[in-house]
Amino acid sequence: MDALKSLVQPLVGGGGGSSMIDGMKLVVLGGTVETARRVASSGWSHFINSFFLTAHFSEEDYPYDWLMLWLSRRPEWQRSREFETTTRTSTPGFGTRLADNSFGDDDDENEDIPGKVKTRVVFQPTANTTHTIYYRGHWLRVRRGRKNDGSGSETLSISVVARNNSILKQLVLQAKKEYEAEAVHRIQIYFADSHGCWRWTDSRHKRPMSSIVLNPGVKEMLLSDTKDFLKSEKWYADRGIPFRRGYLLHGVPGSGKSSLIHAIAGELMLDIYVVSLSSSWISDGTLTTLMGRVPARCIVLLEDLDAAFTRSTSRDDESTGSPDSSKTATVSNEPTDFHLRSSRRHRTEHLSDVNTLSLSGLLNALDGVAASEGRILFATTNHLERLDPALSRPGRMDVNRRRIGGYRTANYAPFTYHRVNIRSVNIVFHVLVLCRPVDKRIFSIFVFMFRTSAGDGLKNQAYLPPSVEEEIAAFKHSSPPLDGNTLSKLAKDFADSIPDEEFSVAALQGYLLKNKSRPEDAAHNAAAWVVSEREMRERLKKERELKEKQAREKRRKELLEKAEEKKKAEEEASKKALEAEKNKTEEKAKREAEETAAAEAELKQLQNEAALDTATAENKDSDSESDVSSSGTSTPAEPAATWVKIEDSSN
Ligand SMILES: Nc1ncnc2c1ncn2[C@@H]1O[C@H](COP(=O)(O)OP(=O)(O)OP(=O)(O)O)[C@@H](O)[C@H]1O
Repeated sequence: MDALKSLVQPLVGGGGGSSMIDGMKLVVLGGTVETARRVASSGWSHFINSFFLTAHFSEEDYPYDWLMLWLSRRPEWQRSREFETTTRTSTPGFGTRLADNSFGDDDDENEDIPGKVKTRVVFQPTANTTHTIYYRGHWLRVRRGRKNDGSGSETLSISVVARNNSILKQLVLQAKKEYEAEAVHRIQIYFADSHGCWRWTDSRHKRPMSSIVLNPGVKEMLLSDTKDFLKSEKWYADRGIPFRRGYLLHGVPGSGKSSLIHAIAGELMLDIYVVSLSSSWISDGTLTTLMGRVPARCIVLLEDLDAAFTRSTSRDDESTGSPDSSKTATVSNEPTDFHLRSSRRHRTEHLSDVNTLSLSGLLNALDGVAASEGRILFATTNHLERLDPALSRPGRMDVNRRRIGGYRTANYAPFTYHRVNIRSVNIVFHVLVLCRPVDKRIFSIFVFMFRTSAGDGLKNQAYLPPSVEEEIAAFKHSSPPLDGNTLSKLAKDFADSIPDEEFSVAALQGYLLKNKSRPEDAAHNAAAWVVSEREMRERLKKERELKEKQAREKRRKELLEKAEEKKKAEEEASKKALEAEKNKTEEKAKREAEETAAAEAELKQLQNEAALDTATAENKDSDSESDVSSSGTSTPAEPAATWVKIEDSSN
């Protein structure tokens, strides 16, 4: 300090410098403190960087969803002092379920109104704030942020002081387990978008397999086949066979194709990835991209497979398919409450020309190099007859059909089982044909509709949400409980009244739903319903036929009118052509006459001139002769007489 004093003294001079020295002291002290703070801070950062492990999770990836659900259950997360609110649950796993920290107006009397949507609010800590959460003896620093790459998508960063990353692994695994436990009763449904990406669309309760009414053995066969496939990855790998399996479901609208896939997905705990081949934007490239992006274990559902084959007829000379002029989608008026295909309701009835999917493109997308392995492919079609010619084209595929099970009895319609081998690209489709129900299936449909709980009457191995059942039972207009005998008697009456193979399951369900509080009426009025349905069908058929007839008549008239107009136009044209020809001939004749007249006139003139020349020459000769004979005497009247003479001869 003395040294500093001696240094400053000469500059400030005298005793007045003491306050200056104090100021300088303060500056030096402040600088030292600030430097120390910065050193400490950078040291701390260095310490953090060298000891903290940080994991980043992007919104686009599954672990983000797992961790967000896990975090939503942590009290520290819920106690955040800076938060934002949302009523939306955008992450797939949440589905219709909200996070645990959601709240709503539980005293709201209107909340009990059936069908009223209950809106609940969720608190979420704001982005860019750091939260400390205690987990298994470690303090985790959790931070929500956004990517700077312009996409604006969210990221989650979790840092922890640890020697290795095992604690983070444990955390992710636990979050995954909790998430899966949450999702175990649900299946996730993804739809393809026009950019070749899969978009999460919905999360549905699993559908019990027992709720699907098919001929005996079909469900069991399909289920055991798919289970067996999922277990046989090594078997496929050892033989070098692509680990893929495909099923083609065919049946009239409302025969249960989508419902069966939904139930199978629930049984196998697989998510469903849906792409409709009749979408206007679908092309070879988009489908290949989509197929390359499905996860290893899932169900891929190709809707309207026939669209690709039918389309290929007109687009791809190489491929075949039965030509079909009516490219309109089939519209069913039957109930569609369990449908997987929410987007399909918006499907265009007329296929757009923008769709450029070809058969070869489809085959390559399904089994090309880029196609993913391990997926179960389901394709549906309402028009197997449109596929067959394309599939059975020599050199492309072999279609082997065989009936399985020998269910062809008086009461059971058969179901067929086709194997479709595509030699060139090694695709195998197992084709299941879902028929309209007969006798026992009709019985089961009734029992399933009016039984009192999910377990009654039928074995139910899949999860059925109890709350829904209880809610249904509690409803005023649901049916009163029936004892087993009454139920089976009513079901038998119902089955006896319904003719085999005439109505789809969806149609029967629709009828039963209308009578869901009156099982007796449903059973006893079934015969009358069949008659009214037939009458309605007959009436619709007649109306359709009349419409078609009118359309044909209209078309015939249009064609006749067109032909008439064409004929008239042709007549008009030929008349005009004739007139033009006549005019042309007349003009030509006139022109020729004029030319002839002109030529004659010219000739006359030339003759006159020649005559004049001759006369002039003769006069000259006679003049010279008279000059010689009469020595200069002449008669002036003679030349004039000569002129008159010439004129006369010309006339
Ligand atoms: N075999 C079945 N078992 C149980 N329910 C069925 C069956 N068939 C149809 N349904 C019911 O009928 C409705 C329509 O069924 P679904 O959508 O599965 O038919 P689909 O064959 O896929 O029809 P589309 O060809 O129009 O897609 C659903 O509500 C479903 O519950």
